[in-house]
Amino acid sequence: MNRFINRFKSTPGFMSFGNKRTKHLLINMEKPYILATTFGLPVGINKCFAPCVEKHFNVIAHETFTPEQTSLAEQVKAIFVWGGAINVDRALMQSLPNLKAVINGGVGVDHLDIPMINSFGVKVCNTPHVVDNATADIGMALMLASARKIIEGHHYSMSHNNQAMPEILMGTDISGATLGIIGLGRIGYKVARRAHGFEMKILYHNRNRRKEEEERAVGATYCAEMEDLLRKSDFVMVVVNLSPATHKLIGAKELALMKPTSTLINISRGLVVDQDALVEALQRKVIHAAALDVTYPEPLPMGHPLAALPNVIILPHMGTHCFGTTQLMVQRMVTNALAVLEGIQPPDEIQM
Ligand SMILES: O=C(O)[C@H](O)CO
Repeated sequence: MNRFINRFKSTPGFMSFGNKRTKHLLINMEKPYILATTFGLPVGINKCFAPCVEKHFNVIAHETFTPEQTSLAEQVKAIFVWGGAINVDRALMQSLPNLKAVINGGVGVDHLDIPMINSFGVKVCNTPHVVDNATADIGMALMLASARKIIEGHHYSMSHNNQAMPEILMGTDISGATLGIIGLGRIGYKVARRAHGFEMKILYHNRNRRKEEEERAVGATYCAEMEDLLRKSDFVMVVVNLSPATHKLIGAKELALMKPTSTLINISRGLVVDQDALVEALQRKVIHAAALDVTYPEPLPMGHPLAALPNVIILPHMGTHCFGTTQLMVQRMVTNALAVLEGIQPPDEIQM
């Protein structure tokens, strides 16, 4: 325990401790403890994370925490988790007897076993709404960058090449092209609004529900069959949650239906697309290009065949990764955690 305390003595804002003589912690005993990933994260999230969270909680860094630190473990009331950064498994749950909430930064909770967590009497919350704009923006950015050869253009400029513009920089028009959105939920709808502004034709497919009001607002056409959307779209953007029903939703069969000139954009979860099938489709020019914010695993290992392909853009799952959005996510995490600890219904509890 002492070694653990010393580790944090010089970490401003995390835990400050008394001198050896008093041996008393100078942390605010009123504040509940949370376990959170902190040090491993890029400075951007730490900046957004620290002030807002520390106002209300004492933060125990997951990176240095072990369940054997039982007196500390007993104090943990909530876990703040970003993606799969903390493996919230049964063993961790068993080691935290006073845990009340697992709060996920982001909307996708496919990395959490919610029934198992709930079976410990622990609530799970996420941060919907606040991620919608930034995630839709990254979808548009990927589509535009791929269509208009932004990455290639940058490399060409940096090579100070004076030759005539090479063919590789010849892009595809966005205005007038057809965008097929698979999953017109909150984020999908934000994508549709942006695409409407870019004068695209919009198709969408939802497994569960046609959205007539949204359709009218952006002039979108519903495709009852996903296959119909795949056949007709120049750009296919995947915006569904990962669930057993959407696991490898886009495989060899679906890719074969797409136009040879089309581009697949994935801003949902890597596992919604069969990556081996995608590599093959790109190698055989079944489709023209892919632009991915998400892969499996993340990050992709060095030398992965996807990375070697032309016409592929891969981002490190950065859909929500901007200051304003991250700050809003963190505030929402705090709001949810405080509600659970105060015994009131949190705004974003995920009910199974
Ligand atoms: O799920 C989300 O909201 C984003 O992918 C961030 O994890």
